Amino acid sequence: MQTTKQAAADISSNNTDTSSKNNKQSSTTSCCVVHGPIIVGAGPSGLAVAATLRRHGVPFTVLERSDGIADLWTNRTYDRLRLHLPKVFCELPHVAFPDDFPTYPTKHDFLRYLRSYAAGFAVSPMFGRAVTRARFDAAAALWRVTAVSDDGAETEFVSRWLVVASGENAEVVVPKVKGRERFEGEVLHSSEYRSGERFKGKRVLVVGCGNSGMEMCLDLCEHGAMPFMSVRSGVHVLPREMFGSSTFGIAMKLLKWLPVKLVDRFLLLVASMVLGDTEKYGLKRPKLGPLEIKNITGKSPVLDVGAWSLIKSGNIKAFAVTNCRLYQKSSHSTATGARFVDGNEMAFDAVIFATGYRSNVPSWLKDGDLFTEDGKPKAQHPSNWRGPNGLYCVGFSGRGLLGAGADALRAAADIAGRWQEMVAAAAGAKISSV
Ligand SMILES: Cc1cc2nc3c(=O)[nH]c(=O)nc-3n(C[C@H](O)[C@H](O)[C@H](O)COP(=O)(O)OP(=O)(O)OC[C@H]3O[C@@H](n4cnc5c(N)ncnc54)[C@H](O)[C@@H]3O)c2cc1C
Ligand SMILES: NC(=O)C1=CN([C@@H]2O[C@H](COP(=O)(O)OP(=O)(O)OC[C@H]3O[C@@H](n4cnc5c(N)ncnc54)[C@H](OP(=O)(O)O)[C@@H]3O)[C@@H](O)[C@H]2O)C=CC1
Ligand SMILES: O=C(O)C(=O)Cc1c[nH]c2ccccc12
Repeated sequence: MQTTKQAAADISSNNTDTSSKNNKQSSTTSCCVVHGPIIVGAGPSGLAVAATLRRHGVPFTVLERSDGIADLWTNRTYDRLRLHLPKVFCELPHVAFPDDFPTYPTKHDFLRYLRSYAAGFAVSPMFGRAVTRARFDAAAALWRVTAVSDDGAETEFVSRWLVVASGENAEVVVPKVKGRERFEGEVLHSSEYRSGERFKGKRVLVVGCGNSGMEMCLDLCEHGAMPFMSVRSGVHVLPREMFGSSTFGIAMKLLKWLPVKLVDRFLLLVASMVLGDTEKYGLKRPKLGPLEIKNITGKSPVLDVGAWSLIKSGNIKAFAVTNCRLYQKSSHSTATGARFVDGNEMAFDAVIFATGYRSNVPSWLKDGDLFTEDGKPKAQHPSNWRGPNGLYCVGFSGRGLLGAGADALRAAADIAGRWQEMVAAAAGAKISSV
């Protein structure tokens, strides 16, 4: 793996202009004009677009804030995590998963695949480069992208094209809860949870009932802890498999022939036959169906990997109240817990926020009109991958790895077309000047 310094040196030596003479920022900011697009993020989306550009013969520069590829999967996920869609729906473009991988690869399998994918396409991101600002310089028709390295040094990377691949899950969402500062029990976000081992015998409040909240409750139970799951607006729980096939695979096949509302009705019918009435156990179903709500809001249905039977048996207690104040009984007592808006009070040793993630794009992308204030694309899939002035986004269609791969193919093909035009124009200019 290249060090940041080596990668920076390679880029400097490959490129046309590494001077800082046009740099209008602080004198400590160096400037680097790069060939080909700048890609922000070395997760699955960034790697997929880089690999596809490599196949088109287009050079690129990948800027990644962490010290390795796929930071989410490497550093921000729990131990027992597996892909919850079958592997055929999670492959990146051009490379299938190995035959000996299970249908639902573990996160370690997936990381092995990603490392080999990056190596196979010679993708060497510049690590420890957090992008803090990107703006379009209309006079020069160039993107100016500022990245800060771990030692605080700023570099401005300049290119005609910018690919946003920083992910829908770049930052954690943690609600403000009263009393948190006084609560002496452990408080963490699901991205910091690894396993239930150290919660053995403890009463744990899990806030949120998405795939993370549900699977952490299962994991806590399996490690002898007592999880309590608070549910805000409800969720669709679906069995991961139906009739011996994956629910996702069946849904994809049906969607080729039937409208989404009808497919949703079918999924909900089978779910009620297999799981029973989830509302009876504190898990209200949203009004919109599971696929429709995913399409419209991005909210994922829970694909059950075992938590549901523990909710039914009462080992995981789900309840539909969320607003609470955490408490520390008094200075003489170590009892900790939560007091809910309905007046109920419960003792908890720890609180885990499984309250999801958000994009960080609005904090650094200053132009382009491609994203909303929430950091989501303004346009609906599949028209959301390209903005004006050479701006692209990959992995923001709310369609997981499959959607990221499709975006990557489109963005890379479009950039390759423009790159070739530019190369041909430059060659023409050279010939005419001879
Ligand atoms: C727990 C969990 C499980 C999931 N399981 C599945 C699944 O089974 N199947 C599926 O299809 N999808 C799944 N997803 C959805 C997930 O979004 C994709 O799997 C995938 O990680 C998306 O890839 P990405 O590259 O778009 O984003 P990410 O994986 O988040 O990668 C983005 C990269 O950009 C970097 N970055 C962010 N901001 C900056 C910045 N300002 N400057 C520089 N670098 C930056 C990050 O460090 C990161 O490495 C899961 C998500 C989570 C949270
Ligand atoms: N491969 C796999 O098995 C896994 C995949 N994933 C994927 O990762 C992504 C993120 O999942 P996840 O981490 O579960 O996050 P989600 O965004 O899917 O779920 C967040 C949960 O927290 C609740 N919540 C958010 N804010 C608050 C608040 N202020 N007060 C109370 N409740 C709140 C939400 O409720 P509400 O609905 O009311 O907003 C929701 O129940 C999803 O795409 C998911 O499918 C996650 C884990 C495992
Ligand atoms: O893990 C996720 O939430 C994903 O984005 C994968 C995914 C894409 N489309 C879906 C439809 C139903 C369930 C999961 C997904």
